[in-house]
Amino acid sequence: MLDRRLADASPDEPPAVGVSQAATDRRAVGGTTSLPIVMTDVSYSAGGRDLVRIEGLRIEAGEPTVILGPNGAGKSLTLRLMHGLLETQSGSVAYGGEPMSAAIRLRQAMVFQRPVVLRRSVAANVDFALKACGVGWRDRKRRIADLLALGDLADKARQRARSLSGGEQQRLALVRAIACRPEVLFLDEPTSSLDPTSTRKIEDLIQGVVAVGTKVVMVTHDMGQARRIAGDIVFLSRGRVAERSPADDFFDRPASKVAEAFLAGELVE
Ligand SMILES: Nc1ncnc2c1ncn2[C@@H]1O[C@H](COP(=O)(O)OP(=O)(O)OP(=O)(O)O)[C@@H](O)[C@H]1O
Repeated sequence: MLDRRLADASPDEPPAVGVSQAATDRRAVGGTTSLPIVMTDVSYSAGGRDLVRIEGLRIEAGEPTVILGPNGAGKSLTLRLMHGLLETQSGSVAYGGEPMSAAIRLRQAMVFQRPVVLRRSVAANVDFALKACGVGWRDRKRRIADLLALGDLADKARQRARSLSGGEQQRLALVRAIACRPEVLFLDEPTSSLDPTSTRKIEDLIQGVVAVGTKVVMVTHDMGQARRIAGDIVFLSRGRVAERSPADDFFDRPASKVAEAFLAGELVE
């Protein structure tokens, strides 16, 4: 049911806007694709510190990629570099073999740890996204209803978005981000401050997005969540990729000492 509603709610016709104002319009961008995303010799430093240094990292279509690692390992920076929110200081990020462009940007969306909602009603938040991506007024009403139902927010359509609970705001941010089915959805700790029930609702939404073919790249500290969602794991330590493995391998027999220690609950950097 969720899959069908997602497919209905994420048309292949007009475009959408995500929380980062990224949008998707499959017609407008023609054959352009965001995938694979390939980071080559990417580095980022600030305050005289070398924060991220990624020699090579390839993100393919398919099951979600989850980025794990201790606090300060560079997970959020890496996600932002991958999404093009941060410019690399050296090296390159390619999307389907091409550099970042307006067309590529239209195919990606991102949801942040702290939900970003506009100072207007819940329905108007979704409407804003749909309008910005060119959905005609005839379709918007139906699409808003579909998306709010997906986010379990149908009864809150007229409520001010900023009066929603944290979990509800995050669901609103997520349905807005997927309004027009981005090819790639970046999620930066989307459930970090949510209780198990809200976390479950967000995970159901994520699974629905995955089921309709969106590539999810997610940062989380929740190991249970990583096990439930990940197809593969990128484990970062001190701004470097310490390990890249299928999720089952990573959790059952991590290849690196640092990941093994991390999974054992030891303090690692
Ligand atoms: N603009 C900046 N200037 C200086 N240092 C920065 C800047 N942005 C990030 N950092 C530092 O870079 C490191 C990596 O930050 P990042 O947010 O990517 O870590 P993270 O792995 O996501 O951590 P956490 O799990 O705690 O969220 C941290 O030590 C952080 O303080």
